Amino acid sequence: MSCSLSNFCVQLPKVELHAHLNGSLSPATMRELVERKKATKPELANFRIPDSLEMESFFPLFKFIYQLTDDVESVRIAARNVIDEFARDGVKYLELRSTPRKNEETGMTKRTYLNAVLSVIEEPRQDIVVKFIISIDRRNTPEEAQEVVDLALDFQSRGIVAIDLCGDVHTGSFENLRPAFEKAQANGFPVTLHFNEIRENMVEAPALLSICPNRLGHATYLDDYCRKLIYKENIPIEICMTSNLLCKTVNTYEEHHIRELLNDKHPFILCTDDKGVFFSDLSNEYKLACETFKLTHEELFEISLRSIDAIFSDEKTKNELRQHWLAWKENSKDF
Ligand SMILES: CNc1ncnc2c1ncn2[C@@H]1O[C@H](COP(=O)(O)O)[C@@H](O)[C@H]1O
Ligand SMILES: [Zn+2]
Repeated sequence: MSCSLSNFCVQLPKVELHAHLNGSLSPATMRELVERKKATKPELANFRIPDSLEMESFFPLFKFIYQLTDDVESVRIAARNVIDEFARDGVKYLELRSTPRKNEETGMTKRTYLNAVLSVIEEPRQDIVVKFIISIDRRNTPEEAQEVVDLALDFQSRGIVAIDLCGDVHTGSFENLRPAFEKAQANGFPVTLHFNEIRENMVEAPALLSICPNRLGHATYLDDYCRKLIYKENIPIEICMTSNLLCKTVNTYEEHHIRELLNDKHPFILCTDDKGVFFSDLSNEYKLACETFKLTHEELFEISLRSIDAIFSDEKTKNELRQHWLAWKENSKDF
């Protein structure tokens, strides 16, 4: 049963809407990038992703990972491998997200970083449609956040579909970054926000909701106020079960807040967050949801099909994806 379920979850066409580029590097990609750096940074070869994480130990991991992607060619390799891996896992539409970063030693600028990722996204592919979400980090100053939005405007025609708020949940304040998000919205960009990933974030929830985000990441802790508003506005929630369990923001899969969303029929999208750091690809997230909540193949298909409603692309793209999904189901013997 479990083997055929794994296979079904890979074959099932899926959209991935919450994947951080640098958190998505597979062990093979990390090895490839370590190899490129071995002359200048041999110590990187000793780096391992730990089995056990906490929110406190999660964000510092990127100090190491960022040394692997500190030049534009490494960024290109990382992006290409991550896209290929999602495609092999049955992802047909991917919104990859990343925070533009500079490095003085290699001469990489935020602009050349972004250009590197977008140039890979633009490479022709038959099996997957790829778009890009540009991330503002909670640690950014208001000026840095504005710079991200200005970059988004400069590169808008090259597949940037939205702006994200991410980064260390214990730092920064949304109020500082609000003007940048408002400028992005004034220029037509939809917004997705990491939201109430830890309990301490709940104090700023009304501020985040006040800008009318188009999607929310995690939304782990919801008080009555938040739940009512999110349900009323029908804001889809990006759900990352493995990420939440490994970062210990939920205790068990059975207690995961997706249960309430399933009961209340509120739209959600199964996503990976950081498939490299958490060793879980999207088909595994579908398998986990299926096993935890005793879902049928039909229900898994419906979850995947309904996720298309939440993508940041036009109706034509949505309809093409829906046709593909329905044609796949017609030909599948697994229902
Ligand atoms: C586990 N939950 C999470 N919560 C908040 N932010 C997260 C995250 N997982 C990843 N990131 C954000 O994504 C960056 C890495 O990808 P990019 O360099 O942008 O491609 C991390 O540095 C962090 O800011
Ligand atoms: Zn995330």
